[in-house]
Amino acid sequence: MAPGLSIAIAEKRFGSAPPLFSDFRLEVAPGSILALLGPSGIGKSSLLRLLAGIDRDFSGTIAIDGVAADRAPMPGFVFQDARLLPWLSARDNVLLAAPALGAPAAKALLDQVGLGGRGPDFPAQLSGGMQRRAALARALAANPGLLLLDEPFVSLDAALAAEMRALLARLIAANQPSMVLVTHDAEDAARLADRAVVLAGRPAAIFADLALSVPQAERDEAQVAEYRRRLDALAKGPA
Ligand SMILES: Nc1ncnc2c1ncn2[C@@H]1O[C@H](COP(=O)(O)OP(=O)(O)OP(=O)(O)O)[C@@H](O)[C@H]1O
Repeated sequence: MAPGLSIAIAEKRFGSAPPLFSDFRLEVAPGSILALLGPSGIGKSSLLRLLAGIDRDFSGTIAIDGVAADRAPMPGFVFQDARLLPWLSARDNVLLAAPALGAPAAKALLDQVGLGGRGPDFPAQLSGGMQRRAALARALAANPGLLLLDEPFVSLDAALAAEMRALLARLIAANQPSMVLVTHDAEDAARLADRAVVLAGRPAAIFADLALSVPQAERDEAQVAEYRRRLDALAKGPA
C-alpha cells in the first residue's frame, strides 16, 4: 500500500528570488520513514507542498508510484499548526478528509490517536496536543499509506512531544506508511526515521543522507542518543 516517491525538480523558485531547488533529485523507497532536516528557510515545507501536489508551480517531475503528484491520491498531510476547521467537531474534521469513511471508522481513528470519546468536541474544546492528535487522525483518514508531516511536534512541551513521538511510532508500526517528516529536531529523526536527509545551501542540495539502519522498534536509548549526536553534527551543515 505504501507508495514510493520519485523527485526530480529541474527548478523551483518563488518570483525573482534565487531558486530554492535546481536539478534536485531524491528517491524515497516504499515504506520508508524519511526525516528531512536543514536550516530554516532551506525549502523543507516547500518540498512537502510540491510532494502533496498543492504547489504545482515548478519544472520537473514529482511522482508518487509513477503518478504525477498533482494527480496521485492526496497524501495525509499534517501542517505545522493543526489547521482543524473550528466549526466542525473533531470527528467531522476527520470525515471531511475522507467522507466515504463513515462515522464508525472515524471514531476508530480518533480512538487510535487517543481521542476516544472526544469526537463530538470542537477544536476549541481540545488542548493543543489533542488538536495535533486530531490532525494526525485526519491525515490517516485521508491516506494512511503516505503521510507528509511538517514539524508535527513544534511548540509542544518536551513531555507532550515525547508522547506524540511514541504515538507516531505506534501508528507507523500499525500502518507501515511511506512518510516524509520535516523537522528541525534530530531527536524526531533519531527516534522515528529509518533515513535522514539533511539539506544545505541555495539552491538546496543533499548535504547528508544517513541510513538509520537499526530498526525503530529495536533502538534503545543509547542507540537513539548515538543517532541524535550524528544528526546534530550533520544538521550544522557544511563547515
Ligand atoms: N508562497 C511563498 N511565496 C514566496 N516565497 C515563499 C513562499 N513560501 C516559501 N517561500 C520562501 O521560500 C523559502 C523556503 O521556505 P520554506 O518554508 O520551504 O523553508 P523551511 O525549510 O520549511 O523553513 P522552516 O524550517 O523555517 O519552516 C523561504 O525563503 C521562504 O520565504
